[in-house]
Amino acid sequence: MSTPHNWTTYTAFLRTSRASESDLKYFALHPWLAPLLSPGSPYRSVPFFSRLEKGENNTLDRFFNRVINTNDTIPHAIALVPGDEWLALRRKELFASSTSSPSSSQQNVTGEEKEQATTEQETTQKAEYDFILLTSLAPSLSGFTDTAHGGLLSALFDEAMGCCTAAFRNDDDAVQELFTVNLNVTYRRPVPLPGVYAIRVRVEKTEGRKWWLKGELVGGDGVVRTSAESLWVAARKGGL
Ligand SMILES: CCCCCCCC/C=C\CCCCCCCC(=O)SCCNC(=O)CCNC(=O)[C@H](O)C(C)(C)COP(=O)(O)OP(=O)(O)OC[C@H]1O[C@@H](n2cnc3c(N)ncnc32)[C@H](O)[C@@H]1OP(=O)(O)O
Repeated sequence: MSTPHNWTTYTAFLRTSRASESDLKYFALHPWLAPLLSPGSPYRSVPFFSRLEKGENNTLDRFFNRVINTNDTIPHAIALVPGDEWLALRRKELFASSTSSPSSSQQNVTGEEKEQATTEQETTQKAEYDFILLTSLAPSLSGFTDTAHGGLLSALFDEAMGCCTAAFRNDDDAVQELFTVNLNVTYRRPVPLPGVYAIRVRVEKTEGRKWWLKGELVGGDGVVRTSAESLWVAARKGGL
């Protein structure tokens, strides 16, 4: 077991963490990732939270931080997240008409605020996705020969989408924890192993406690090999 990561909230973790040099070096070897990793990218590289060791007595994320955190399963994974300003704009878009707004100050965006947001948008780096997972997939993740197991791909979408929703929750817990209630995965093309892939996800809309997300998995050839749609529901206030 590696040393447990010292984190308080997910938002604070995103703000203060940086992906490891070895992971960054590894992904930088793949030229198709350069636009995402270069200094001009709208994304910051952070560790993939689910991979972090949470401690011997904390069973959060064991599947991701132990079982598939090995050289012959997932040797490298990092997350790319948009900057704080972009996330703030996305919050306004997503929660303007929703009762699930992360904070009361983000409800009922006025015309004036919308105008201001548009101006901000022009000066803020546009991020097409709310969360991107870069991952290497090694040979022991196979179902069919040299091909990623479909269940593993579902798990990757689920986890990436979970991290994506977590970034929109505020530290004050105004939105309760979110759970996947439906995940619909479309396997369009095989995903060859070993390989390096990007899983890019986005919140499409929210309505009350319900959040809809979409995602795609692509490799260096840009072909969308797998896509997914999901519905997440925030726990009722006061717990499940
Ligand atoms: C210690 C600190 C930790 C901090 C962590 C920091 C950050 C972490 C960052 C990153 C990690 C995240 C990574 C996680 C990734 C993994 C996620 C998973 O795999 S989750 C496991 C699988 N999912 C479950 O086990 C849910 C099981 N389901 C439930 O427990 C319940 O369904 C629950 C609590 C989610 C909702 O139950 P209700 O009773 O509160 O709500 P109702 O009334 O049933 O539904 C609410 C609305 O949703 C619709 N709905 C519910 N299920 C639906 C479905 N399947 N299809 C369509 N609509 C559905 C309903 O029709 C209703 O809609 P109407 O309000 O009437 O409009």
